Amino acid sequence: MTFTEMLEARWQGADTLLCVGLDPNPSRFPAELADRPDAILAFCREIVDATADLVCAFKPQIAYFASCGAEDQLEELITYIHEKHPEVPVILDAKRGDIGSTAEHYAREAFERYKADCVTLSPFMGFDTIKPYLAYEGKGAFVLCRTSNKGGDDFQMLTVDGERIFERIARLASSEWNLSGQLGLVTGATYPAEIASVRRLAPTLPLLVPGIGAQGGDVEACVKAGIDAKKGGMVINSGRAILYASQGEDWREAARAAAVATRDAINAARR
Ligand SMILES: O=C(O)c1cc(=O)[nH]c(=O)n1[C@@H]1O[C@H](COP(=O)(O)O)[C@@H](O)[C@H]1O
Repeated sequence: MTFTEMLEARWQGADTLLCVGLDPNPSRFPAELADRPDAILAFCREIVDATADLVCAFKPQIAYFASCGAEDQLEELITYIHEKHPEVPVILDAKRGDIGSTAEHYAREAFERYKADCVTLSPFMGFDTIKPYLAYEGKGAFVLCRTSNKGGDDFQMLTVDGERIFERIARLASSEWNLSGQLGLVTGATYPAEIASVRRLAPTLPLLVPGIGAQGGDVEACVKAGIDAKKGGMVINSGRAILYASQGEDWREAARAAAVATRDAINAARR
């Protein structure tokens, strides 16, 4: 199955648009994991098992692993997800962007080393930096469009030739850049009006929407703005609010309860 087909099956078959962001921060882990050399892998595996039936995707953020020298644990985690929960796609959040010859290696890293189903990319350097990822048939790529952070205003909201930069990105990603239907767009939950603009320009593209939970985005507003004609089309990410719902002995149950509540709030707005 392609990445897009996997998402479709989760949106409709499993009735969920929730993505759990795997951003493991050892300083926030429960005490029981403190002395384990494989704490990052152990923590993420437990979170994955506690939430897999509730999600349309998992999104590990590579920096949380690389900053601890734990790339091997990231590899093992993705292998584990594919083996234990093969129906749930993995989005490697790496936000890569570099000249084509280097991008070929980033693409190999994401799809061959880590075996991710999808990757996040920055479009700042232009289409020739996106193209190498499209050589991987069936894989997906989410292109940053209107990000959730305040500083996104610095460039993304500038008007050039009558349209804002994020609108240009949305238009290109849904037309001439989307050579084989592998692209999606990242639009932060903190800016629902811009999610609506992106949806108008890209009616059928999957949208990766981070910024609910810890960043305070409004679930109902972002779902209403971004839902597609089939009441799907969104991968709504929450990381910290689920991962660290409790640091006590009940951390697995608390993470699951937070994920259930988030999925249900999304579905209530989706109907
Ligand atoms: O590409 C992303 O995932 C991303 C884009 C964006 O605009 N804003 C954003 O927060 N993210 C990522 O989404 C996650 C948000 O995590 P929480 O704020 O803990 O839910 C982090 O891994 C960020 O790196």
